[in-house]
Amino acid sequence: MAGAAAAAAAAAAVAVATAASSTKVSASSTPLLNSPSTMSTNTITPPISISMGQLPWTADSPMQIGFVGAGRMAEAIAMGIIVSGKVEANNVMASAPSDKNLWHFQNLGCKTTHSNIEVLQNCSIVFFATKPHILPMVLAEVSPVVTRKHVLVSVAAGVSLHTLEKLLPPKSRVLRIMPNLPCRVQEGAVVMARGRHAEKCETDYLQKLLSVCGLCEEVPEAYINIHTGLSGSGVAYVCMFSEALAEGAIKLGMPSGLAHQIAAQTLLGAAKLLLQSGQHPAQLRSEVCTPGGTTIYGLHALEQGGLRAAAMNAVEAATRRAQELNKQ
Ligand SMILES: NC(=O)C1=CN([C@@H]2O[C@H](COP(=O)(O)OP(=O)(O)OC[C@H]3O[C@@H](n4cnc5c(N)ncnc54)[C@H](O)[C@@H]3O)[C@@H](O)[C@H]2O)C=CC1
Ligand SMILES: O=C(O)[C@@H]1CCC=N1
Repeated sequence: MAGAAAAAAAAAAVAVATAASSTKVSASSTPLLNSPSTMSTNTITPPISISMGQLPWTADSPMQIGFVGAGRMAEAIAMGIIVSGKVEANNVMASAPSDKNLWHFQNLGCKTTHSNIEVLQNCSIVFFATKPHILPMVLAEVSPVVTRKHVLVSVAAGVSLHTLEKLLPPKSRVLRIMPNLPCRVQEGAVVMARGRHAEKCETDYLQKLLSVCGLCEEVPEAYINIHTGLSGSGVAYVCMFSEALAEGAIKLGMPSGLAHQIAAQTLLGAAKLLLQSGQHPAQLRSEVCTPGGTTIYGLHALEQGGLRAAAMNAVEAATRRAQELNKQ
């Protein structure tokens, strides 16, 4: 409901701002398509140092990274760390019950298996990336082979550190992260919190590893569900907004491919401006807004459509849902 209102408001805003522009200036050509790519500027860096603190890895015996669950989020993290050059693909192993998802990992050059136990037996750091409701079953299955050498990282929405620790052997080293799908292109936003038996060197290591996937911060656990509502799920809200912007333009006659490309580039450009300038969004917004010009007409349409309340409600609803998932 909230998303639909926001989408309708976005489409309406394009139509209104376009109508305003057509009364003031003639339509321009499409220079955006010729602008240089503004995709990730991350550069390839040397393989990650693995001789940290008390972690049991040495330069001679590279750390093996495992994924239990080989779906979209696991693949996104694996892509992020492998494509960055930080981790070699043959040091990564993924498991899933069927071949359906494993071919993504095989294409990356990773080892794959149908056995979750085999991942634990071969890897020191293991990401658990199954759906939350499957996780208790998976943790019960692997618990007999979990040792103190393992660093166990849950990606599951909602599942608290307390729950994870209850489901694993005593004193297991557990961390909880919430990533988002843009980790796949090294523009993710990841937060992490550590359990009672994980130490600072483990969060430092994980932060170093995952920072190639984008922003990566250690936070109090209470922020993890909020981050889920804001960013884990937020990627979908932004896609809906992008779709709605494009549909506003399509309604007015722009070809679909061009409209979607421009809408996505507009989001990317605005995000980059926000991050690089450090300005408050309201400040940047006001720089776009000419008095009596097009933008204020579009913004008025968005306000009438309840975009701001819809977006706030979306973050809150998804956060509450993450909280509920822990109780199921
Ligand atoms: N998709 C997203 O954007 C995000 C997802 N997450 C979290 O990541 C986790 C995975 O989500 P997705 O990748 O979207 O799901 P998905 O459905 O794409 O992947 C789940 C994977 O788990 C595997 N699986 C199922 N049963 C299993 C078992 N018994 N043992 C081992 N693997 C098993 C499936 O075969 C599949 O490969 C979820 O807990 C979700 O909350 C977190 C942030 C963002
Ligand atoms: O929708 C979900 O439950 C997962 C968690 C955040 C993004 N996708």
